[in-house]
Amino acid sequence: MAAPPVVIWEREVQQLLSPADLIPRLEDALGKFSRRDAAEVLQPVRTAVPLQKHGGFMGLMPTYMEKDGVLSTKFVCFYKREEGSTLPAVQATVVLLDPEYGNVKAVMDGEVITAMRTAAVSAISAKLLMPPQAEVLAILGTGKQALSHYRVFTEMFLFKEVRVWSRTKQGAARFIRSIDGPVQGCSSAEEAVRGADVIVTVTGSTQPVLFGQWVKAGAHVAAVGACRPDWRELDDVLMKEAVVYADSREGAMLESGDVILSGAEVFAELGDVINGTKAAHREKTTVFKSLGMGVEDAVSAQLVFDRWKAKAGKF
Ligand SMILES: NC(=O)C1=CN([C@@H]2O[C@H](COP(=O)(O)OP(=O)(O)OC[C@H]3O[C@@H](n4cnc5c(N)ncnc54)[C@H](O)[C@@H]3O)[C@@H](O)[C@H]2O)C=CC1
Ligand SMILES: O=C([O-])C1=[NH+]CCC1
Repeated sequence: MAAPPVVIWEREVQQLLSPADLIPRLEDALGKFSRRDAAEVLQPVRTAVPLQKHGGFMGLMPTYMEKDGVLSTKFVCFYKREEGSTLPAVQATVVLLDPEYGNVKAVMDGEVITAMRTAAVSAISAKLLMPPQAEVLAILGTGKQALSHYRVFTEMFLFKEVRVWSRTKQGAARFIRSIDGPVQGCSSAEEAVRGADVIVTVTGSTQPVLFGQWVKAGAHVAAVGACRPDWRELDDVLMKEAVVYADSREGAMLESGDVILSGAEVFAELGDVINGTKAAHREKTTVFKSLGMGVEDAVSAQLVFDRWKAKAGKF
């Protein structure tokens, strides 16, 4: 009989995971995913169960990496929250299983993993696609993902200026209080993004908050919110002018309102660029449409579990 699963919760996950260790593993995972070799990664598009009464969805994100011996699934509930709501927009749990026997090895908090792996994947997109000598970063939204993106982007790149915009003054003030480094609060999204080299959209909006006419030619946009087929963060002008990259082509065609409703073509997956099979068009305006993938959670959870075992002196 298998041992009962270990439970690794938020503070411990935070201590065991760092963007610097995660980024090479995520690059490797994105590359493997885009090779579509079933022995490397089996990852169906997320199943989203509507939670009609509560204005949300439960996403199920199973992944199997046969060669690496990693089997996991994330349960992520995400909601469209009204302004002023104090309830969390995203809650997640990752379950790690033994692929040979099917027993659960670990149950871990998925919020730190979701925040850190999403920001790390956006940073990988910026590393590959942002213009050379990028100086100005703009972040639209001031929630959990905005904080993790600020931390990872300022750790990984040297921007001369970081700007942030929130739809509420309180949101911007809270964000500025929560971070260590310099940031300039802006009173409109347009003010934040005009002239920016890199733009991160991390809002819960279902309507465009970023418009192509504001975006500098050659800028890179990491679009993280709007993960339902009828939700938008970017307008049609931007989607049609930019070269569009995604984490998963199938995911983008089924889940991204920005892709589906604009009719924009997905040029490549990030993994194709990592594998060298598709070009990184740094000289053009680029959009990375992030939806989040189970394989990102799988390698993050495996890293947490390996570190937890090493710390506990197990095996
Ligand atoms: N691509 C991915 O892998 C992931 C995407 N997400 C998505 O990222 C987005 C942000 O997530 P969190 O930071 O966890 O949420 P959060 O609730 O902590 O922050 C959301 C931010 O968006 C702002 N916002 C909400 N509605 C808005 C509107 N109509 N216009 C402008 N701003 C608005 C809020 O004021 C807040 O600053 C959500 O859409 C979430 O579903 C979350 C996790 C992973
Ligand atoms: O990948 C993920 O965890 C999510 N994507 C959109 C909401 C949560």
